[in-house]
Amino acid sequence: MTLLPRIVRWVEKSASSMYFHSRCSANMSFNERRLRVLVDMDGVIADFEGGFLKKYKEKFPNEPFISLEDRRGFWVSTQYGDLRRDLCEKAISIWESKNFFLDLDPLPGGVEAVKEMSTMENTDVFICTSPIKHYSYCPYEKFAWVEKHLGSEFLEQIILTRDKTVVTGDILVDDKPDILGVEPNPSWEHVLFTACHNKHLPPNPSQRRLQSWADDWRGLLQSKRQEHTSVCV
Ligand SMILES: Cc1cn([C@H]2C[C@H](O)[C@@H](COP(=O)(O)O)O2)c(=O)[nH]c1=O
Ligand SMILES: [Mg+2]
Repeated sequence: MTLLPRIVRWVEKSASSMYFHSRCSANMSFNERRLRVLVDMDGVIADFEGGFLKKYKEKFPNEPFISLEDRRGFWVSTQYGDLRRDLCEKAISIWESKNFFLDLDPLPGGVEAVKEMSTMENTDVFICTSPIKHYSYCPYEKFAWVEKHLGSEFLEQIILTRDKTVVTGDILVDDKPDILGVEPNPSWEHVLFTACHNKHLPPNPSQRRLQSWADDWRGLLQSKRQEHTSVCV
């Protein structure tokens, strides 16, 4: 390497190191590290299960159904398929239909919580959601839902991904018990959001839960923030 690029790199490194130390020593609590919260959509802020059951009963009034009380396991399609083989396809036809995702009702307190956390100091909130592979309506409707319920400014905050493990964040609030993908060690802590399909799972001491948006989500964010703070004091 010639001398000039090496000097430039040295100056850049020194400058960023001085900036880091000045922030640290000027404010010993070092609360400036921003907290990045990823909030899932279906089953966390949008009522996928309720919306599914309503439309399924309307479309197939003479077929058996599974009440929300009896839901077990993340995949609706699997439980319907276990009930009777052809019901798997019938279930899938519901969320592949136009307006399914757009018509979902917000889950109680979810929209308010997301709006409030987005106003918190040093906090970035993203809606992190997986679209279905049948893409005719779902991706569009997820954006439209966010605009309708959270406002157009939240369109900047949407992450659509089939693999949440590659997304960087501090916390992921999600109702899916096992979130797997190509990254074996995701950066986020998965906080399990209680839903009809996961509430019967045995308590897992290594996984925190939010029972609902009436639960202490502010305390959860605060405890995560303190994990950061302790790194630099
Ligand atoms: C229950 C269930 C869901 N899906 C689809 C519907 C959504 O697009 C995703 C779940 O997204 P999230 O970001 O993890 O909330 O999965 C499905 O294809 N089959 C099902 O049974
Ligand atoms: Mg979900």
